[in-house]
Amino acid sequence: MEILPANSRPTTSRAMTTNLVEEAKRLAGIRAVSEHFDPSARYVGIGSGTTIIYVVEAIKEVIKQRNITNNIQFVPTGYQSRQVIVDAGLTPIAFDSLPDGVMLEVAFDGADEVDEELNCIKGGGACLFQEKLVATRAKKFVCVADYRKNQSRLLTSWPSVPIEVAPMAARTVITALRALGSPAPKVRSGILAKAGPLKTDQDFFIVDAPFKPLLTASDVRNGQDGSGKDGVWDIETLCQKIKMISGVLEVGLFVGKNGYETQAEGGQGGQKPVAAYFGMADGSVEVRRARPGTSLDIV
Ligand SMILES: O=C[C@H](O)[C@H](O)[C@H](O)COP(=O)(O)O
Repeated sequence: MEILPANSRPTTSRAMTTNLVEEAKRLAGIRAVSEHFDPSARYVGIGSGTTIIYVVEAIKEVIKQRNITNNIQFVPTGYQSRQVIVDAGLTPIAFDSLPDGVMLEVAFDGADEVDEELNCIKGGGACLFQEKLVATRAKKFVCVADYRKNQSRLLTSWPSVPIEVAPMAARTVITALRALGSPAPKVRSGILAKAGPLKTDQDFFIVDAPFKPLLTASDVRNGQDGSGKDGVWDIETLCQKIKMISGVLEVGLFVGKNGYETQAEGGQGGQKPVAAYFGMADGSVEVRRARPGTSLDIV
């Protein structure tokens, strides 16, 4: 009789969950690309993380199938993102090499959590500063994720807000975050804790700051208090407060307006996606879209 190791069952079910999640990401990537990638685009933004790999695969497939002469330049959001672009045989261009005034046609990126108003938490993989630069330089930011990221409020399942900080300011930033009600903000360590804190593409640290689940704009309109009383914040207020702390480079909350809204007002890109594609465990893809030109309506 074969004797299975004590951990064989959890390992098997863990492997099955991993497959489900990977397949969910892949299907979401294909759908997002089919609806938002225009092969005649000049510049396209590519985010960071594991999901974006499927997006780039899908882009590559579209280019191959339509036999298109590929003149597109892809703007990465960090080292890993650039490698994904290069490995796919696509052409990267640095963000600061973009001609002045030029907007990206679209920026695709993942997220750690997305709420029902399309606010996002990003930075779980330590990339958020360049991601925000690229998202706000795009006519539209399109988010691609799996079903675990789809929540009605941020900080429901994802535990903390990633914040990129100057190393020498980390301790004072942590003190300021505690004063905002974060119970245990921490500098994120690298894989080998003894090697010290993880470093971002900017050579900065990430501080992960837990807070209570964040109120949306509609919660505030409906009378809920997001001013930080009893540690309850609404997303925009918390994001502004954290951004004002000296030593903070950027906050992993993508809030405010999306590209449709900013352009309707004569501006450029926005932090929020115009749509989020969630690959579901049953193989379907759920899409949450902002209606072009409107502010908070989600279709
Ligand atoms: O820091 C990393 C980025 O914000 C990622 O886009 C985010 O963490 C989602 O990554 P993944 O696609 O691996 O879930």
